[in-house]
Amino acid sequence: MSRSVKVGLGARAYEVVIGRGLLDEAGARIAPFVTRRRAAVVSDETVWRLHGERLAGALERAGLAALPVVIPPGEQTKSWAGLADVSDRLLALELDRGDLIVAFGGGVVGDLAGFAAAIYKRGIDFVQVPTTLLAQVDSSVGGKTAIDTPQGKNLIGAFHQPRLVLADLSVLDTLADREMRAGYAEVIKYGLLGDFAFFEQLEARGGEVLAREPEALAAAVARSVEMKAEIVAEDEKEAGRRALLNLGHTFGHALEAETGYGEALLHGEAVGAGMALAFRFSARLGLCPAQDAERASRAIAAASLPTRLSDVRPEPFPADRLIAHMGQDKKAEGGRLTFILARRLGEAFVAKDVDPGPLRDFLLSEGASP
Ligand SMILES: NC(=O)c1ccc[n+]([C@@H]2O[C@H](COP(=O)([O-])OP(=O)(O)OC[C@H]3O[C@@H](n4cnc5c(N)ncnc54)[C@H](O)[C@@H]3O)[C@@H](O)[C@H]2O)c1
Ligand SMILES: O=C(O)C(=O)C[C@@H](O)[C@H](O)[C@H](O)COP(=O)(O)O
Ligand SMILES: [Zn+2]
Repeated sequence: MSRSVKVGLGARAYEVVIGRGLLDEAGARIAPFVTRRRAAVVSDETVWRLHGERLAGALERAGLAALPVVIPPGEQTKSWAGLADVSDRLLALELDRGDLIVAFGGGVVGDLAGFAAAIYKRGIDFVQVPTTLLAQVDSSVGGKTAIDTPQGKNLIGAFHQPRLVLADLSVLDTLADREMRAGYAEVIKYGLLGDFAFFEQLEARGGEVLAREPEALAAAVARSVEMKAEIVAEDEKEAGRRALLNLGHTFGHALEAETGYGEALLHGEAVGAGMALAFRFSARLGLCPAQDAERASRAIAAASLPTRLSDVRPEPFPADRLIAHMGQDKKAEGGRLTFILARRLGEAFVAKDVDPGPLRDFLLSEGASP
């Protein structure tokens, strides 16, 4: 059984289909979006080795040629060099606007292939086939595509919506536990930012989601996608409410930049720590009850995600370096910092013009070095 969530964007609306076994139906589901019967499948080596045959077979059964563009796994490929490599290989395939790109992998592949699709011949259609929990609940939906640069995370990119998202829950069977936990951070995010009842369900049944119990997993993915679809449909280009999806990311992206975008700290782990910090910062500013901040932290820690700077690494992060990274955040305006802060569990809000003084004091109180 599959469920479908619509991202209501008028002429660019699309469905996110969630269910087990969708990979085997991918050809029939994707074919209506390809006029020239060719699909370039951008994937990473791990995903392609584990699941490539299944996807390619399904595409071929529907009469589509599957042209693999396989890249090394890991955040490092979401870079200028990675973008050049993928673009060159798409050009070598002589892909044209009647063809399609399929982003088959986690958020790294989705963001990179999606950005390549946005700029290749000034824009070509693409479909997301997300294979990590994080990609299924978050990155495959909403059209944010980007690469990282030495200056910061996702600083070069474009909004480019997919034509379809196929989230096959069965591919998560092969995902490492650490990657499940990282993806789960973005799941808790939805509860924390806007749905207290969902947060309470995750407190009670989060372990079942992490253990991939089919019903709990399907329900958590579906609720996450519903929330993201609703927010994106209202504010596609982050003029306002969409920024709530950035809860934990101003802190999190700074930690990712400081740790060098890699295995040391996965994006979802950074978001886990970032959300705990955002709640404690809100409490310190008197905006949110301290017990809500503690409860948010407990729920994040229950998934063995970091909630403190010292959980990320033992040596202190220099406060001023973290604040400098935050200045590169896309929500910052004219050097003034914007944060997503909390009023309570299930209610986040956009706080513009956050004073760096109290922020620095807060980071020092959290163990950052002067
Ligand atoms: N565009 C957005 O809205 C958005 C939202 C959230 C995160 N992101 C981005 O997503 C990226 C993180 O994505 P991610 O956490 O999916 O990481 P990822 O794409 O690096 O995948 C994690 C690891 O899991 C492996 N993998 C993927 N699917 C697998 C499977 N089914 N079985 C076994 N191994 C599998 C990959 O090879 C990789 O080693 C970050 O760059 C982040 O900035 C983007
Ligand atoms: O879709 C969004 O909007 C999000 O903010 C989702 C985030 O989880 C994601 O990590 C996103 O890439 C961060 O956005 P950015 O604009 O800060 O790069
Ligand atoms: Zn994120």
